[in-house]
Amino acid sequence: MIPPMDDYEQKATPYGGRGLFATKGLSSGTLILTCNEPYAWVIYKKFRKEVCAECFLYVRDDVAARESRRLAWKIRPSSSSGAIGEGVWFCSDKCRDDWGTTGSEAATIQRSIDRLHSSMLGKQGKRNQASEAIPATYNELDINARWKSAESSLMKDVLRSQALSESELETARFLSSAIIRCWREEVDAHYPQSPKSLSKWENLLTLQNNEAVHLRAHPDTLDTWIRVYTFLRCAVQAASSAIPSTLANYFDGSERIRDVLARDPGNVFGIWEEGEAMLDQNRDDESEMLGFAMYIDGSYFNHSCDPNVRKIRRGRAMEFRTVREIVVGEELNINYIDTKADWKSRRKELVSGWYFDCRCRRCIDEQASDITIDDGREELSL
Ligand SMILES: C[S@@+](CC[C@H](N)C(=O)[O-])C[C@H]1O[C@@H](n2cnc3c(N)ncnc32)[C@H](O)[C@@H]1O
Repeated sequence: MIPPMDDYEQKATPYGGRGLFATKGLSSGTLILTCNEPYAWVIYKKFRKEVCAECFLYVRDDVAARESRRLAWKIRPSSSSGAIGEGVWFCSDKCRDDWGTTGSEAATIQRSIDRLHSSMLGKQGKRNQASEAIPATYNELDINARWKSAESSLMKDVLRSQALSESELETARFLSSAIIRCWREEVDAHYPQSPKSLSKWENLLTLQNNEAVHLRAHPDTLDTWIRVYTFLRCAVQAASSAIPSTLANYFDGSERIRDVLARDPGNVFGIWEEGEAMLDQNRDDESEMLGFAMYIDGSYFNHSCDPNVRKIRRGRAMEFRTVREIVVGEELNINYIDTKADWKSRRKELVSGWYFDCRCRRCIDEQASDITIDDGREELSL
């Protein structure tokens, strides 16, 4: 395992919170960080049969599977894991065995989510009017009160409300993976075992909290978050006889869920298809997004429209490699978006999707030269 912070250090930037800076000169292609596994993740439902639940291998990225024209993985959990028929597939017996019983709580909750969702669809309920009361403006006290009252939501209210959308269901699955992981750390002092992962719940809490900035921009998201939480809480209650009671208790309060949601916007990575073509910078748009994941140690890289670090998914792991020579003291940046577009389009995408105005060198330079050209035109027309 590569110890993090060997080649770089975390420091405050003048423009965007903390960033990572090289502590020595680095040659192009240096592997500076490997996040062995995400803290929380979700593979989209439509890809469950095509992406191995343990190593995230996408069937279409596998040469042997491609040659044999295989379109889905066939291996299911073993009967001893108690998770037969729970919506998980594996690329190999080894992955199935590695997944073992640690995945069974996740699979049980996943099945309960699917069942509760089917019941809601069956009832064709109308959205609960009371839960639609959205604060017109951002008000922290109001928001706290809404989360508190959601903690006493009842199954009958959830069943009467409108079924969740596919993206809301994916958020529920993502949240359940984070809460299960947090529970596992607290009940098992040896978890996570090195070298599987370094990050813990306390590390997740150090990530930038984007709740206020997100809800100010999109106040209606609060309604969605609370609906997802009440739904997930009821799905876990419905599965309580099949999971440890200590785990079920983790979903009763809203605080941990809120902690994860506050860090979701701005700190998650897409789980993209990983073929050779995807190794080219800026090829994300041609790749299939199979789900999304939170890699805590990888979330301190700031964005640049001229990045010097590339992220590459290797199965469940995410690697970060320099793409050119880097001098000591230089900031290490990845790209959050496709950087081929002009600065105005990039700015629009970063402001609307990531809630920040990009202060990278390229944006500053391109913006300045556009303004200079505009000034010149004005002078000519006078
Ligand atoms: C994934 S976090 C990166 C780490 C973050 N700076 C921190 O202190 O936790 C993304 C956030 O960093 C800031 N950021 C990243 N790149 C930026 C850039 N090019 N210009 C301005 N702010 C940036 C924004 O606040 C953004 O929401």
